[in-house]
Amino acid sequence: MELFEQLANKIKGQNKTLVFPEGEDARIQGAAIRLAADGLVKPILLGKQSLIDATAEKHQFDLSNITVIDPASYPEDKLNDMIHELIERRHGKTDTATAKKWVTDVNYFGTMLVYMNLADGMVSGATHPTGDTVRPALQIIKTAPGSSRISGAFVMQRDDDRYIFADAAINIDIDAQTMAEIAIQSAKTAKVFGIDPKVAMLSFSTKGSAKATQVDKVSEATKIAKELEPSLALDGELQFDAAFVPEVAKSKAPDSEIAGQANVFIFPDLQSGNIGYKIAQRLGGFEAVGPILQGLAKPVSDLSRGANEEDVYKVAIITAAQALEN
Ligand SMILES: CC(C)(COP(=O)(O)OP(=O)(O)OC[C@H]1O[C@@H](n2cnc3c(N)ncnc32)[C@H](O)[C@@H]1OP(=O)(O)O)[C@@H](O)C(=O)NCCC(=O)NCCS
Ligand SMILES: CC(=O)OP(=O)(O)O
Repeated sequence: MELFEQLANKIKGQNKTLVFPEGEDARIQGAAIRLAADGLVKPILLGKQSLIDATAEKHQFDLSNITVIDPASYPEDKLNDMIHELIERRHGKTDTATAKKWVTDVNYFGTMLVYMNLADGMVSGATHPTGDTVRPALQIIKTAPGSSRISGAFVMQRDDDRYIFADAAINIDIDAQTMAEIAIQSAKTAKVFGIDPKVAMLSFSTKGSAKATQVDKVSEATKIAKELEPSLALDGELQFDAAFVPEVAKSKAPDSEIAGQANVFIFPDLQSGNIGYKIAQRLGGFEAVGPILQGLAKPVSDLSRGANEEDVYKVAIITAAQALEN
């Protein structure tokens, strides 16, 4: 059975509620209507009512079965509760004036609905850049027990090929400890998507072929990850060809357990991770699903602004499946 069919079967009828802060966008409305009609998710669209209506009219969408909340006309008592909860959660880091301003932003408003258990998850980022989409979740929802960092993975799919790329979305410059944690989080994500993880810690060097502090970081991250999770099939530092191509692996890393067969690729920084996934997507013809945020206490998903309606639909299915695990 196809991956998304499996996930869809899992969430069908579970009535997980997802909030979509970009409810004025046609891609979001189209996906929300399909998710509701397929019985997969109960969507909540946020936005200015008149703009939501204008989009629906233009695309002849019927939103009669979809909950719409215009934060500007949210009942005053509920808004005051939200502001109060937000200030409490921030433990002195956010004053009343800032909290009042934040809740006028759809991403903060949506994140608060999730934090207050009024929604099970959130999908945003079709029109907002990643920082604006995920910052409220980092500040309010925070990490799950056992995770010290949140990171972003992509499932890269083409025909029967399926790989995980991480971190391609969140942590700009990582140290060895963070890279090791991302590797372990990504191996868990791989299992959710039916991938038996073989993790490559990527570099421009294979097993000491180049000398540089950047290479030392990846080799140190490999050591830490092996100590943290000795049973995980993981190796580094490896160049992508050594990690992926069996013939190259034989000459560059003959003793490696995973070289030539890796399916989870951990990048040494966000420049390489984000560039790498977009090259595979745009030149290699892979479908890029994500970024899937790893390590958050409750599911919040970011979209690429290049996402289409189908991408929104699929990311929502993943988010609802994550909500089932909570
Ligand atoms: C994610 C990002 C926005 C966070 O940046 P920021 O808002 O400047 O982060 P700050 O350091 O001010 O931290 C804000 C809060 O988030 C938390 N935080 C930041 N990064 C975190 C992470 N990776 N994991 C967990 N918490 C994190 C901080 O601890 C802080 O919490 P606090 O306010 O309770 O103290 C930033 O790292 C970023 O822009 N990343 C790149 C995103 C991007 O453009 N990706 C490419 C397209 S997908
Ligand atoms: C994940 C990502 O790169 O997002 P965007 O294309 O919106 O910057």
